[in-house]
Amino acid sequence: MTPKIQLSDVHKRFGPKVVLNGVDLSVAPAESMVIIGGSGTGKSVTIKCILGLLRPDSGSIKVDGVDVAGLSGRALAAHQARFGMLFQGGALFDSLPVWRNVSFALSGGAADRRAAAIDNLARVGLGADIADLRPSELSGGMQKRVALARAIAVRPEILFFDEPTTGLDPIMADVINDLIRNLVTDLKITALTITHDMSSVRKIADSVAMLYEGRIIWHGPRDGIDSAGNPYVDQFVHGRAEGPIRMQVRRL
Ligand SMILES: Nc1ncnc2c1ncn2[C@@H]1O[C@H](COP(=O)(O)OP(=O)(O)OP(=O)(O)O)[C@@H](O)[C@H]1O
Repeated sequence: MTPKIQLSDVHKRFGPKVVLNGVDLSVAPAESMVIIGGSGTGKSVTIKCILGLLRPDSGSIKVDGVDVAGLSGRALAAHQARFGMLFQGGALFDSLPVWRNVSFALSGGAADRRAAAIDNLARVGLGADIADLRPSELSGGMQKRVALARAIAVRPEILFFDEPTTGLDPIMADVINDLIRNLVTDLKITALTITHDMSSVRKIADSVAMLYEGRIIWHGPRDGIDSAGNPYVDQFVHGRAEGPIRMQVRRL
């Protein structure tokens, strides 16, 4: 089966700083993969390269077997339209009511777009009663659901989740993790999630890849993370200060 997303030996540097140093990654259609790794290891850069927002220095990135590097203009816009994104902060427009946020990328008349918004709100467990509220009138967890409704409204083939549970209490985080898992399964979307939150990994992932020093140093099924036999994965999964991963901490 052709992978939905395939990165082969991807390199990317900014000036002297090498961020990606030979990333290999393969995501199957309808698979939910979670990329873990410390701050600044290049998780966002990887996703921006897949989206075609950043161009790798070398290596190839293919989506459905088509090289992203060769795309420009309309073809690149069509490529980017296949993705839905859930950003860390939700990135809702507070000047617009909820329903306009959810239907932002949809075409058609206002009545149809409002109906589509309400349908997508229902998929994330929200009622039509909040459709006319402003995002600032909602709790953080509800805002996250609205952002999720917006991300799925365009029925993307691939969804990116960037730290989907940041800023949520553990119970709301669990609700969002469940929602993501169910949406991805029901809508058969390929999902790529970046997170530091191990409870998200355990809920959302089919498979996990760990990025460290510009490379994927471990890749395996979700249930393999506890017995990865890799000291880097072990340290990250258990959140230990001691281990092969060294944090740069400036002492005062
Ligand atoms: N446009 C850019 N220009 C220069 N450096 C950049 C640019 N984008 C990213 N970087 C650098 O690349 C490195 C990786 O950044 P990236 O945002 O991918 O990290 P991350 O793994 O997503 O981190 P976090 O978990 O903290 O969000 C960082 O050192 C960052 O400063």
